[in-house]
Amino acid sequence: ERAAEESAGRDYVRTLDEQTSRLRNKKTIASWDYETNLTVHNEQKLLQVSLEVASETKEYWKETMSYLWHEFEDPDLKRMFKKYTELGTSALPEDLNQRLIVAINSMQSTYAKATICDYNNRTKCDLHVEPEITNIFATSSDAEELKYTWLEWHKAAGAPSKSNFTEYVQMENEAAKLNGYDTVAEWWLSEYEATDSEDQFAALWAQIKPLYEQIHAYVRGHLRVKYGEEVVPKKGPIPAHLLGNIWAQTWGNVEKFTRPYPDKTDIDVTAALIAQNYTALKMFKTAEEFFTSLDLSPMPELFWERSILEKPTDGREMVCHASAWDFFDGEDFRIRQCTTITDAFFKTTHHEMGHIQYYLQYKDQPVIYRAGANPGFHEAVGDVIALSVATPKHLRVMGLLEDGPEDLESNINQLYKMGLDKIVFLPFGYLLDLFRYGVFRGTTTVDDYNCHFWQLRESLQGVEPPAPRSEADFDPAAKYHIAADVEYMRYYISYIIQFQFHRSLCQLAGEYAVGDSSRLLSNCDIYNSTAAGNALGKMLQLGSSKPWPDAMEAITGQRFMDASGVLEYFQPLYDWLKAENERNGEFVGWEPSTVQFC
Ligand SMILES: C=C(C[SeH])C(=O)N1CCC[C@H]1C(=O)O
Ligand SMILES: [Zn+2]
Repeated sequence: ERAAEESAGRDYVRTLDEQTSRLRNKKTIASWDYETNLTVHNEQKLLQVSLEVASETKEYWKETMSYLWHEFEDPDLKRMFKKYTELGTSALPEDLNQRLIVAINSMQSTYAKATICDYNNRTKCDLHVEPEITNIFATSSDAEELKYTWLEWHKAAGAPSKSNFTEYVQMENEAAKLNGYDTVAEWWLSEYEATDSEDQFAALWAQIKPLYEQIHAYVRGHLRVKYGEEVVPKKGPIPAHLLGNIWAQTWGNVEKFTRPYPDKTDIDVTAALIAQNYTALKMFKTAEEFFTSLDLSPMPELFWERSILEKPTDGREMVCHASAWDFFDGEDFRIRQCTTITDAFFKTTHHEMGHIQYYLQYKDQPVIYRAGANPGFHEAVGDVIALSVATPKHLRVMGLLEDGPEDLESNINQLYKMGLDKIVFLPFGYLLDLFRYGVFRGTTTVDDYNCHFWQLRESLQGVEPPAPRSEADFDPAAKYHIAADVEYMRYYISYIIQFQFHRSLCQLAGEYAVGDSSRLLSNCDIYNSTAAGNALGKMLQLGSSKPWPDAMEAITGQRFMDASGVLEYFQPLYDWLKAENERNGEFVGWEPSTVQFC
């Protein structure tokens, strides 16, 4: 009897997989059409398709629930059934699901359409976050211009979404309960398939914090020199508008005036890309060639036909935030990116193509397994490749950097530049969902959203707002992922595990060996290593068919996430920063902010 039920279950799940592929494809097309052209028509179409797909999905779910899958012998069939019993937001009654979809679409639209007036020309009021505001934060050293731009963006993109965010929290929490979770926080954490994920995340931060405090102290010291003690106090948090990024999440744009050894060769990839007439297409083709050098898959023809690699100039409003899309039909994979020719976008191009590579590698898995081993894995793939691309050795191979010394000073400069991207990001990557966990769990109420957000920014990141904030502001929604309902802990995890992956792939490529100072982890380039590529490809092919420790073990031999990769990679920089901060008498850490935000 049980065997018969199990074989019936196997046949059923095959049919369910075909239906799920069809439904997800339909939904993804409607989402793509809306996000790449934010018209009322496309929004209504997305709402209609979303509700149709939700109701069909619920019908299948009822049938799925009728199977006694807990008794099945086949662990793989059980895993598929377990995933299929998670109905998601389709569990909501149609009217509540409609309210949820409308709230999210409204926040997305507010964010994408938000514009501000130019500081130097108040009649020019068509500045979006991409590319105009991003460029201002990359190039301006005018503290007043940066402060104005920061305040205007947060007013235009954040505050208007406060009520929609509250509606979203209520609806999403209702869906969580219907899926058997206390709140959305536990639902999001379930993606990491462990009973102690929050403790694991906290333990990783404890490992990283000393390294972060050193780079924070060093950067604050240099910003104090540049902007003066009044603007950048010796022991306080760093004002968020001076760090080269509208969210202060990475600080690469302050590298040029804070680097340890200013007279050393400048690794300014942006200038080289422009000088060599790189186009968006050429950046993507260059990234593709790295993947194929590893014996991984090229981009399909359809990818080049259907992707949007530059901001359209037909005046349409669209979501510019870079993203990679799986249309769940095994053929259609796209990137949407408003590329500009910068070092940052060269990295993002590899990041997005890493998602597509993952889609390609697991496209023959059942649809239910077409996901990352955990969300952090999906964000790490492209970044692992970019770690090799960013080495002076590889930049020289590409002709983007002229020859120069391989001495300690150059290595410290290179590690510092990478640290402003990777070390700096970690507290931000961690705190964004610490904030949202608090909101979903009700420990942060609608009356203290902004206060709690800035308390986390101050305590974890050592950053403060450029001016007083109140609950009339809603600064979290000025960040894309909050407005778009995209979980964020995935990036924090990615920025840690990508160094574990990098270390193992470098060993496979013969580019690194423990303790061999002639082959530093930070100088490893896995380019052309089919040994590394095959190991990576095998892990990617698993998708989410196995618990992530199995996927982690497939590459690293370890079954746990730890920051040892990050710490080993940046050890020389950590030693240098500690000595430098002591030499300069810099205060390490920060005292509470004197800016009013609660
Ligand atoms: C590039 C993407 C699309 Se998945 C992104 O959102 N990232 C990549 C780095 C962190 C995060 C961000 O921009 O906040
Ligand atoms: Zn990503």
